[in-house]
Order: sequence, then C-alpha cells, then structure tokens
Amino acid sequence: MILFLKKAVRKFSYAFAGLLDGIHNDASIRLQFVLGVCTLLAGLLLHLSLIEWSIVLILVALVIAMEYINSAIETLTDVLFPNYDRRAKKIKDYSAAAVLVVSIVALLFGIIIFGGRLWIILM
Ligand SMILES: Nc1ncnc2c1ncn2[C@@H]1O[C@H](COP(=O)(O)OP(=O)(O)OP(=O)(O)O)[C@@H](O)[C@H]1O
Repeated sequence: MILFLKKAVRKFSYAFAGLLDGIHNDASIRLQFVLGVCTLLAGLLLHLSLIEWSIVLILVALVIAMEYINSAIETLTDVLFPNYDRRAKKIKDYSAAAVLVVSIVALLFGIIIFGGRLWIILM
C-alpha cells in the first residue's frame, strides 16, 4: 500500500513538473493559461451559473490539455525528423488542427455564455 502511494506521488510529481515546464518554456501553453485565467476572472465578474461554470471549466481545461499534447507531439516530431519531411509537416499540422478545433468550439461557447450574460446585464 505504501509502495503504491509512493509510486502515485512520484507520478504526480512528474506530471506537475511537466505542467510547470510547459508554463515556463512554451509560449503557446503560457498564452492558453493567460487566456484561461482571463476567462475564469470574467466568469467571476459575470456570476456564471453552475452549468455555465461547468462548461467553461471543461473547455478551459480541454484547450490547455490539447496545447500540452500538441507541444509534446511537436517535440517528438522534431526528434524524429530533424530535417524537412512531408510526414513531419502532416503530423504537426494535424496536431495543430486538433487544438484549433477545440479552440473554435471553446470560443463559440464563450460567445454564447459570456455574450448571453452581457446581454442580460446591458438590457
Ligand atoms: N521537420 C519539418 N518538416 C516539414 N514541415 C515542418 C517541419 N517542422 C515544422 N514544419 C511546418 O512548420 C509548421 C510550424 O512548425 P513549428 O515547429 O514551428 O511549430 P509551431 O506551430 O510554430 O509551434 P511552436 O511555435 O510552439 O514551436 C508546422 O505546422 C509544419 O507545417
């Protein structure tokens, strides 16, 4: 049991180190964190409902997680293909497209949720 807990703590510390490394060394990840924090602050200001908070939190986490996966794939691709290679281009472009899809959905939900709240306040 203690061995299992030690292993779990070690795994968590690796994941946490990855989290911090991304924030320190990857501009795209940092940007997503900044946008995420701004979104959460806007949510606090606009007093979102429970269901709105649930959607916002899921989407903020999803976009940030996708950015981490995209960066990991980019790093791996750079190792596997140090020179120009059309397979590397495909891998990186598909990976970036995945982030784009989630980001567009998050943006649309943001417009609906935050736009709706502003509409209620301003009317
Ligand atoms: N080895 C390669 N072979 C072919 N095309 C590549 C290669 N590396 C990058 N590319 C192309 O250049 C684009 C940008 O790649 P890059 O590695 O600069 O990623 P990025 O999107 O700028 O991310 P970041 O700035 O976070 O590194 C890729 O989406 C891909 O189209």
